[in-house]
Amino acid sequence: MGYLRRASNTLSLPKLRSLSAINRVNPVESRLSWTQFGWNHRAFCSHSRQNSKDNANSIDLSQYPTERIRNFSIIAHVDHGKSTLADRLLELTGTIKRGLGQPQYLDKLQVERERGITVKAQTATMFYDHKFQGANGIDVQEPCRFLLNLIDTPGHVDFSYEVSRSLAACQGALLVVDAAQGVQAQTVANFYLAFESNLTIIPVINKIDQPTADPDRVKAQLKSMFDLDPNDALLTSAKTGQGLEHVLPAVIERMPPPPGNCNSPLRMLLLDSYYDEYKGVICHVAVVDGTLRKGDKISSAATGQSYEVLDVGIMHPELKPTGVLLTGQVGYVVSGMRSTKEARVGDTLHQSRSIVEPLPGFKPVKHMVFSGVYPVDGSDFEALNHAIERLTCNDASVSVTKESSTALGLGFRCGFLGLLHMDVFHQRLEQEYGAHVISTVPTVPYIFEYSDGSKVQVQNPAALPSNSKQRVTATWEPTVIATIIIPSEYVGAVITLCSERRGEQLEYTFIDSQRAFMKYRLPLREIVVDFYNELKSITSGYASFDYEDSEYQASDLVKLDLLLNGQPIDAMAAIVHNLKAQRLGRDLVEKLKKFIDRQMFEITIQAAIGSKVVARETVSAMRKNVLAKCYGGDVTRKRKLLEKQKEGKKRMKRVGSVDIPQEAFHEMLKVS
Ligand SMILES: Nc1nc2c(ncn2[C@@H]2O[C@H](COP(=O)(O)OP(=O)(O)OP(=O)(O)O)[C@@H](O)[C@H]2O)c(=O)[nH]1
Repeated sequence: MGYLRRASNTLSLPKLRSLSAINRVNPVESRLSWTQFGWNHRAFCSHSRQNSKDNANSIDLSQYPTERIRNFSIIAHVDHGKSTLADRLLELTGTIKRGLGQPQYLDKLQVERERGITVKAQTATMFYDHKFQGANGIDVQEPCRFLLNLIDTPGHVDFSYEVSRSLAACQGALLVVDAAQGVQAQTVANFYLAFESNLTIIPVINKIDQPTADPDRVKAQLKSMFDLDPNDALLTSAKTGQGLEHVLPAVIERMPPPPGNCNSPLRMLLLDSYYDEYKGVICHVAVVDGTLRKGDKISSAATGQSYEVLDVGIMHPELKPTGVLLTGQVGYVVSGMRSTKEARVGDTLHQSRSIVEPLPGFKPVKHMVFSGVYPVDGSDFEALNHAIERLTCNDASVSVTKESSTALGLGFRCGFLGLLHMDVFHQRLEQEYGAHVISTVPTVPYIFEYSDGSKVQVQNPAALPSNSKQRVTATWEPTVIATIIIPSEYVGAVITLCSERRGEQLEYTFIDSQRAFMKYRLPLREIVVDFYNELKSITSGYASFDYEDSEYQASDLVKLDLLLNGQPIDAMAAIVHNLKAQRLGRDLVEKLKKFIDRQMFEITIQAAIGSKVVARETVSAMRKNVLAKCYGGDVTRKRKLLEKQKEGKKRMKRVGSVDIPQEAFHEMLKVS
């Protein structure tokens, strides 16, 4: 791609100096020096001078021992400017060549660009010539070229699993905070993810160009909430470029190089994988110990399977073969893996002939939301199967099992990390694979205990027998710990919302004179549908919200069925709290009525808990004959109308003798 520039095109030093002349280097940056990293800079720099010219076609990674590598992530609340900052750093180092106003380079997916969010973490390798400075601001040595691996991460709560995976490959993180909005809920969540991973955290107060920017207030928040030294904060505008010249020097001087032993046998952590039409499975890896070379035989610690390394290189930012990856480096590997199922994220890859201690890996993915995914047209099942297989190759965090429904035919039950993740998955199925799907009401994984002492996790309400209430002895539902940050004037409204949603307040403090910080335990089900939208609307858009999963709590749950002329619509069944069942039943029945066309016979729509009907509506009968509209016996017109009617019918789903339009399934998702 045109963005790709050679490694030698790093920003020239004169330009860097002139930038820093405009905005003098932050004094804290020079406080830490290279000596803290304990490496022999003189020997290292003469080595660097000899070899520092990466020629146009190949990059010699042997010039970058761990001391000259920094692996860092950019973490932040949604929209605080991570991707914009990442792009500016890529431009600053000559890794990409682009003007302002273009789509973000690292947000590559169509869904990311349309929604303006990052859903997939992206890694890019940059090269940067750095001059260490003495306390008086004078350069103390020749520039040294560093290899920097930058990982841009998603901000939305649903993708925090991506963030925690990315952090495993890093030693430091830039914690970006919007200078006007200050610390928000995901700033808190991401800070703790980085803190618990023992990363060096550099606060970056971004968007200082905004008229409402108040960096001093943000500094005070960083101090009071995270005990971060206000003097350590960098002030930037990723939009105008102001302050950006301080970012990479701070990364190099304050963050430690990757640990690891280049003389130990190879161990690398599998960070991510995706499927490429031409190359097959491409794995992103971080080499923790040893060296990986093209032609090596490697094995997976998880499966024991062996592969030959066909290609190896770095993301610069496109794939750039280097033939080798050394200790501390992050890059890609193409081996003979046929499916991404073989590439288990968190797995340790090692030389086939050596025995190594596997790396800790990652926590298993926890699916928060489940929903059925069915083809709009039943005959497209195989095509949908293929599309889902392909997409899950690039998004291994979705779980998929086959299921069938009387209303919708053959389909899949998919587990997602959250509602946005589910939405993004559907959008990608449609955009990238042309699949048209109907999804069923999202549900969370409940636990039901039966009188014989057996416990089952219920991911599909339809799978629960309707008359099972007698046999159920106890039920549990998953909960989350939610963090909410709001301007103080909205505290009352938020407390009301959370108690309506069966929340229990755990913490209520103030970040500063204007902002309140609240923690609630909430049933996961209560936040799955529409909680965030409602929270935004009662706080005029000012609330920020994040959650982490917590334990199960005992609950009084029942299965709510929707019936058409006495026949249950399995795809619309829901598990709900007993106290809310009646109201929800009424809402669902009213909503469904709007979608059912009057037919030649009367249709009853009911909501029922077991055999007890809790809501009922009727669609009265009418005579409808499409052909009656045709006068004059025009045969072609008649035929055309019949064809049109047949096409329409194909898209309807039949329960008993009643047709339900597919939009009904979509719309029912919006009722909580
Ligand atoms: N005024 C101003 N706007 C900025 C600055 N940096 C980013 N933006 C804008 O803020 C919006 C969000 O920026 P992104 O870089 O997409 O934010 P993000 O944190 O990557 O967002 P997610 O990936 O969704 O978490 C975009 O419209 C940017 O143009 C800045 O320094 N100043």
